Amino acid sequence: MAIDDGVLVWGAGAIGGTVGAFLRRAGIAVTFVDIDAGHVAAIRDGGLRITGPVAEFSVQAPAFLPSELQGQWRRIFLCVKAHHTAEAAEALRPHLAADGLVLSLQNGLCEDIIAGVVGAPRTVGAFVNFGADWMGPGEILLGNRAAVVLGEIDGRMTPRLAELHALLRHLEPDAITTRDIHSYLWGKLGYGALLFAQALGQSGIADCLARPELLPAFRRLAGEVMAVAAAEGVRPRGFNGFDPDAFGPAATADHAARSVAAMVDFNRGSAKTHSGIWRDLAVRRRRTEVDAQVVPVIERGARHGIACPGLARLAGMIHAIERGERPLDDRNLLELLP
Ligand SMILES: NC(=O)C1=CN([C@@H]2O[C@H](COP(=O)(O)OP(=O)(O)OC[C@H]3O[C@@H](n4cnc5c(N)ncnc54)[C@H](OP(=O)(O)O)[C@@H]3O)[C@@H](O)[C@H]2O)C=CC1
Ligand SMILES: CC(C)(CO)C(=O)C(=O)O
Repeated sequence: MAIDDGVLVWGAGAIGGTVGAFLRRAGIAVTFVDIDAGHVAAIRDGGLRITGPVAEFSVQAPAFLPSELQGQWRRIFLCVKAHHTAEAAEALRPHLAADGLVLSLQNGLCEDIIAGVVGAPRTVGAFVNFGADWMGPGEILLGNRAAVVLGEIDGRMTPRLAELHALLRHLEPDAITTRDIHSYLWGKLGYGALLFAQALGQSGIADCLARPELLPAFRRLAGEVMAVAAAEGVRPRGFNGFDPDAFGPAATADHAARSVAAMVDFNRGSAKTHSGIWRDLAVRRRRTEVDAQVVPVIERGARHGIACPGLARLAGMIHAIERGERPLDDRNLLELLP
């Protein structure tokens, strides 16, 4: 079977669509796969459009439903929500060359799941913090520029990592590589806990983080993630205002407040006002990634004897909203106070 040396983007939504469009604009052969038939048809018929303050352009690229796809690729970028990782990894496996790789462009600890399906040697990790929204079939809003970090899961600096880095720099010129991708993924889990809290209400990310009465809740949530990360032997890294040390056991309230203020400043500059989690609940009306991002931290904490009551409360409230038993309301966040 002929092997395609371009990039297969599996999950052409906010993140996959953005990355794929920038690579396509740079002349890379990009193929999109998505389970949303309307989105696939729109890309086929009219191309994929990027809007927003960072860039406005359209690209033409082949797009397929998983059942229609034929061929094998050396590079597959997996960009589905974390809870769809296992099924997507199974579906893409026949299309991955024996010497190919799957790059996870996701939140959560998806690299472990992917490695379980395609093998650790064919898995590469990434952390992305730019904000993008799927607006409708064939259209994605890119809200801002932000940290992009790539790393082999075993920390080696390899030629294929350098190639991926060069590709991702078509989207984010300041993208970097790391020997410790897990430190960024856990940092994002800490920040992500604050984004799940934002999704309980109606205020956007910046306005939510700017509520001074919620600082103890933010310290509690991010602090629990940092404690579990430490028990896992990971030292989380900071990015775009999130300072993991500000939520460590010895951190003062002032230190945390400075990091929260920096996150407020950063998010004020984004045209993506609300988290993807909030969009899942309020706009897309579907389940969130809570079981793939918050619950695994609680479970890992329990294995280390670390209780995470704030995260447990948060997960319970997100579940209640998913079931339609609790409305989105800014007052929900007060229940996260210690
Ligand atoms: N959006 C953002 O700003 C950011 C997102 N992330 C992370 O990136 C990851 C992707 O999120 P995002 O791009 O926002 O999500 P989206 O829902 O916008 O995109 C995912 C796309 O994949 C499709 N899909 C679902 N299952 C499969 C499957 N088995 N095979 C092929 N396609 C599938 C979805 O279809 P359908 O909608 O029908 O399910 C959707 O079109 C998540 O882990 C998220 O947390 C990280 C940083 C920022
Ligand atoms: C808010 C954002 C874009 C991180 O900055 C995110 O990760 C999300 O929406 O889930």
